[in-house]
Amino acid sequence: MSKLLRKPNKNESTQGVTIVHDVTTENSLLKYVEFKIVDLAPGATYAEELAKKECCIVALTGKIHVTDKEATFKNLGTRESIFEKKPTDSVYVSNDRCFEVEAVSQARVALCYSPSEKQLPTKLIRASDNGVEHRGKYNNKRMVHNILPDSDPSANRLLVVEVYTESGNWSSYPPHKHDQDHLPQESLLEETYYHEMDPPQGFVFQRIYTDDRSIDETMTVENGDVVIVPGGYHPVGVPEGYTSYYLNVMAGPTRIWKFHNDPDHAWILER
Ligand SMILES: O=C[C@H](O)[C@@H](O)[C@H](O)CC(=O)O
Repeated sequence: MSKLLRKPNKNESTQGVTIVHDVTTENSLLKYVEFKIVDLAPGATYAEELAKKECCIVALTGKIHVTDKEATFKNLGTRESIFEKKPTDSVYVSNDRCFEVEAVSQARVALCYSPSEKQLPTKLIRASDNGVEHRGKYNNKRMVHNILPDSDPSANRLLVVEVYTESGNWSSYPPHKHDQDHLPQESLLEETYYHEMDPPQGFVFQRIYTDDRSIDETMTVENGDVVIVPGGYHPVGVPEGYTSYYLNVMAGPTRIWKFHNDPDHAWILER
């Protein structure tokens, strides 16, 4: 199996707290992005000290309380299923702070991390703060919820978006990459994808490839999988009948999303 594909690996760390994914700079090719998926039973709590990292806590499903021991945000989360297709609540917590998540109901939480040195204020990112974008046409249509876009100065390095791609459509397409620290032409952003499918037995194909094909992996990605994108183009194709969801975390030396389309396929945008 590709080193870029991670299947769910459930590990009950404490009573009612199950770590489903734990992508770190130690166990992956990434330097700027770390990522966790945590399932919490009602009443269970998950806490962390952040040191020199910032974290965006995304209430994927269920209701949670979040505190950084100074501010407390109660009853966050807007959906029981990701496929209700509405934005959700998130909280940004900066470096040298701690946080605690308490589940009000059964909850799944995404923890999105990147290195951070300059402490910024903790920020509640309400569902209503998410910019909603409808991108593309023909069979390249997708809906994007911008949770922490580069236009929002609340974070030092983190970029967080979630993307819905309907049956028979492609997203992260035409293929683009952001793996060169070469602004203004292109920014270097590592990326993770956390995928879900509706109905859940579905799959998508995701190809990760570079111009020189030193990386060229096409993966069958299933519900709950994580794909790691250290670099290269990263298109996603969704089979007929299924809806794809993915949560993207991006981070790199500069917090700008400046991508470069694969010239072989950029003509798609001219139709
Ligand atoms: O680089 C960003 C990721 O590939 C996705 O967020 C992608 O941009 C979503 C899309 O517009 O298809």
